[in-house]
Amino acid sequence: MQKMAVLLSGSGRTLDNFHERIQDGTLRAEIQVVVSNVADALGLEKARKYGYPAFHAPDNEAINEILARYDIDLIALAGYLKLYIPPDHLRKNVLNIHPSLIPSFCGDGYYGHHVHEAVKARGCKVSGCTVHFANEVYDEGPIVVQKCVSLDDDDTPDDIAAKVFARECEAFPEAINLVDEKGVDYFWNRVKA
Ligand SMILES: Nc1nc2c(c(=O)[nH]1)N[C@@H](CN(C=O)c1ccc(C(=O)N[C@@H](CCC(=O)O)C(=O)O)cc1)CN2
Ligand SMILES: NCC(=O)N[C@@H]1O[C@H](COP(=O)([O-])[O-])[C@@H](O)[C@H]1O
Repeated sequence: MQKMAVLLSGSGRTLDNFHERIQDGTLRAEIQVVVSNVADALGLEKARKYGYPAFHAPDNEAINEILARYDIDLIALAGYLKLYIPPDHLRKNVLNIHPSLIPSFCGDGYYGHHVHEAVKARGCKVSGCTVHFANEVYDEGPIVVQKCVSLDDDDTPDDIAAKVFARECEAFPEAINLVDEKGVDYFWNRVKA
C-alpha cells in the first residue's frame, strides 16, 4: 500500500479518479495529503470534500515543509504544472502523468491543452499518455506505463484531450499499483541511461 502525497494545480480530475479507485479497492494507495501551488485550485476544494488534509504552498520549499509532516512513500504529480524538486530521500519516488506518448510533445511549455493542440497541428493518428518517474527536468524520468488512443481526422483538441484523459484514468492507478508491486528501483534500473 502506497502512502501517497498528491500535488496538483488545477481541477483535480486526477484526484477524483484516485479517490474513486481507492474507494473501490482497485488502487493500492492511501492519500495522506494534497498540496497545490494554486491557492484557489478546484482540486483543493475536492480534496477537502473527500476529507484529505489539503494545503496551498507556493513553492518547492513550502511544499516539502508540508510533506515532512506526513509519512510518504510516493508523490503523485496530478496535473501539477511547475518543476518539482522533492526532498532527497524521495528523489526517486515522484510519479508524473503526461498527456502524450513521451518523448513526443513533452518538455517545457507542453502541458494541458497545449499538448493536444500540438498533436492536432501535427496531424497525428495516435496519441496517448505516459506515467513516468520525475527527475530534475520535465518529462525525462523512467517510463512506467504508456497507453495509446487512436485519433480520427475530425477530432478537435478537446476530443483528443477527452480520449487521452480516459486512458490516463487507467494508466495512473495501474502505474501506482506496479510501483507498489515491483518497487521504484525496478523502474530506475530498467533502462540504462
Ligand atoms: N521534476 C519534475 N517536475 C515536474 C515534471 C517532471 O517531469 N519533473 N512534470 C511536470 C508536469 N508536466 C508534464 O508532464 C509539465 C508541467 C508544466 C510544464 C510547463 O511548461 N510549465 C510552465 C508554467 C505553466 C503554468 O504555470 O501555468 C513553465 O514551467 O513555464 C511543462 C511540463 C510537473 N513537474
Ligand atoms: N504536463 C502535465 C499535464 O499536462 N498534466 C495534465 O493535466 C491534467 C490534469 O487535470 P486535473 O487537474 O483535472 O487532474 C491531466 O490531463 C494531465 O495529463
